[in-house]
Amino acid sequence: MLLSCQNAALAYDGRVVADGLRFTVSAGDYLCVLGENGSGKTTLLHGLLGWKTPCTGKIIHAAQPQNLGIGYLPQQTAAQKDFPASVFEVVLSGRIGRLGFRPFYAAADKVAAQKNLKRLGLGRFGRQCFRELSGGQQRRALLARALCAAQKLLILDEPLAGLDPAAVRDVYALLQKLNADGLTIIMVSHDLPGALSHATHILHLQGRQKFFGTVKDYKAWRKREHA
Ligand SMILES: Nc1ncnc2c1ncn2[C@@H]1O[C@H](COP(=O)(O)OP(=O)(O)OP(=O)(O)O)[C@@H](O)[C@H]1O
Repeated sequence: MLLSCQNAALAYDGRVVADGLRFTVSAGDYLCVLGENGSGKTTLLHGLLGWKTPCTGKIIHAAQPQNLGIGYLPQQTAAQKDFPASVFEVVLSGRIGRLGFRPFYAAADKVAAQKNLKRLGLGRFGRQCFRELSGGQQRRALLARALCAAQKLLILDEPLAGLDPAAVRDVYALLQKLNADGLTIIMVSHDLPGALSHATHILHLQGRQKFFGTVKDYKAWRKREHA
């Protein structure tokens, strides 16, 4: 078990926005979180990252969240778009959590940043200023940054937003490979067909947990729901 929600609810100022959360994520899982706008997906991710404490129930982590080796790609915000640093520096900053008491990045950190830049098809953009990239290129650079941080768990909030179809295919292929190599993935997505063909588990939210289980069981549940 990497993390587990035990009848947890998350709220803002006493207003519950995600309720009845009961699910477990194990090492090697690929969980897609589905649900319409405002259904509590991003709030849940903040709970899983240990940034938001449940108002009832518990979210249990296998270790302190900061020691779990989590790479996180947030939903895009306007502030991220104007980051005044090179693409390489942005990606390299994903290694900050591994510096410990070291004051500088080591050669291994730089090699990892370059490798992840290449993985996302941005090998030749390293020296360019991050804010000069297109929206889709920025998204890929931030995914490369999250990969630099991810040792055990990758948490992605709508990683496909703003990507062209070829980039979407590439990201799915990359996630599939990383997952096959043992990385656990939790990903918020609005791409139902993509989730059904790539994930191992689905969590469906609608202000509360509507479904959690395997993709096969989710398909059967949807059939019943829409019958
Ligand atoms: N910081 C906040 N303070 C107060 N309410 C918030 C805050 N963040 C989100 N909410 C509210 O919580 C609810 C769930 O929001 P959340 O961002 O988790 O939804 P989501 O499923 O990720 O939506 P989307 O698909 O649009 O990104 C919404 O009603 C939203 O208005």
